[in-house]
Amino acid sequence: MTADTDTDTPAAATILVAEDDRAIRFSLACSLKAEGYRVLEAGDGAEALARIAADRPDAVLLDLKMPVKDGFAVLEALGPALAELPVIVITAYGGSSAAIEAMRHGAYDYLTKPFDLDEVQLTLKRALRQRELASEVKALRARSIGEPDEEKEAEAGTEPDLVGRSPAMRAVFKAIGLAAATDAAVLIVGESGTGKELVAAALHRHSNRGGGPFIRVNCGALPEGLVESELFGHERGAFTGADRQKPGRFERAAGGTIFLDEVAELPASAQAKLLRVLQQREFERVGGTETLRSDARVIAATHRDLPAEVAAGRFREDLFYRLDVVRIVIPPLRDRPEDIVPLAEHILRRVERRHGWGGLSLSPEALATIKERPWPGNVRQLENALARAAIAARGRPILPEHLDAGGRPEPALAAAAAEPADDSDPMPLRALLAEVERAAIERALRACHGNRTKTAERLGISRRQLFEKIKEYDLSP
Ligand SMILES: Nc1ncnc2c1ncn2[C@@H]1O[C@H](COP(=O)(O)OP(=O)(O)OP(=O)(O)O)[C@@H](O)[C@H]1O
Repeated sequence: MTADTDTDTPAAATILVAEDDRAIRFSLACSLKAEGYRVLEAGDGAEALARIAADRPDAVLLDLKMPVKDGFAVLEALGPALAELPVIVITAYGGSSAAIEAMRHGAYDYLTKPFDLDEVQLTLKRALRQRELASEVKALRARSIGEPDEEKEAEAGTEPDLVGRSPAMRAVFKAIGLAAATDAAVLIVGESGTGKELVAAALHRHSNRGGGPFIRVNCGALPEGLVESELFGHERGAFTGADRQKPGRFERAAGGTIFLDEVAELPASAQAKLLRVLQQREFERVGGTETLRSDARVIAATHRDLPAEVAAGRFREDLFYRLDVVRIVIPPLRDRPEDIVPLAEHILRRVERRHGWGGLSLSPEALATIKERPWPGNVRQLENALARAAIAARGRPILPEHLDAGGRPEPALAAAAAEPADDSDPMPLRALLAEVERAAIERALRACHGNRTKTAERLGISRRQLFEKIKEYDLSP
């Protein structure tokens, strides 16, 4: 070993620990000192800013929830200075919003509580290395700092959080935060039910288009003859039945985001038109001559291997490259077993909220079972299994056999409905009815191959009612 910079710990580095919880601050400070760092401490956000200005630390560990000024306010106040000062944010364990927002505000990385001190050390080392590199690059280029970030604070926290503690999901949260700060096209790749739509929605919400529309198009569910008119709109008389002009989804997504789900299913002619929108931002309505411009941000998703689709000649290569500017890969649930338990907890709380229920829980045996299963249908399958198990368990802790009610819901529902309720076990009638309704709609949609007009007829409800139910029960294909 030669100079300091070659050792594992850049020994002279000064680290600011900004954390209001004394115990955590103390343990962090001790562990950092033991590694040879110089440590500064701050108990709130204002003090943190003052110490940064006065003592110029090399890196900051920043708790998000602090009195006087919280972590976001500190990140905002630092603004462009974050290009040279790595800030590692500490968030409470749980959802993704805080992590995504922290990354969007320019944090270098984030750690969730309860954190592991080794993880802190590793992240810090990486941050300090990157800082060194950044200052070398800066010295080489001798360029000035960029324009201040004028993005508005996005409204976070109203929509469901993305749950995940696995390294893979943490990487996804980071990628969302980074992509949210740009307008680049994003391609989300993952098996069915892994959360691609949720990721797209989070990306939109955290971007500076969060106040604009988020328009989802399921490219696989649109009949081939209607794809172009759905995406780009049509003029009156463009085809039989086009009795008035209709704006397409690109027009409706103005100022916001268009999410092209199952993009690999787009027919060739629509692929060509989409390419033009991505290249030139221009398109025409079907049957129209006026050229319209679109400023919508494009996020696409697929469960297919898109390069293989390109190789097979089914997907345009030039379009693939236009969509694949930023790629976010969501691994299947079986490859991130650490996420199963937090997801199950999150899903049970959601089932409780949805049905006005309380106290749902998993027995230790059921917990072991869900951890073991491969969940080929990913989070959606876990969600369905738990929703049905909750009904079948009728207020008692969920047992493994309740989970097996998940394959076909009807018998479990029938059993749950037939069994007399006792006093300690109140009948979840609303939930039961909702589940029966959901199963009936799902069955009818399947029988009608997704055709909503036929499904509505078969169920004896209006198309509008059907749309509302599909939305309520998240049944869109
Ligand atoms: N990380 C997560 N945290 C919380 N809920 C999740 C997560 N991932 C998926 N879900 C839930 O699982 C269900 C399926 O997610 P979503 O519809 O986003 O998947 P998808 O990948 O778009 O599926 P498909 O390819 O079939 O359209 C949704 O109800 C969603 O809320």
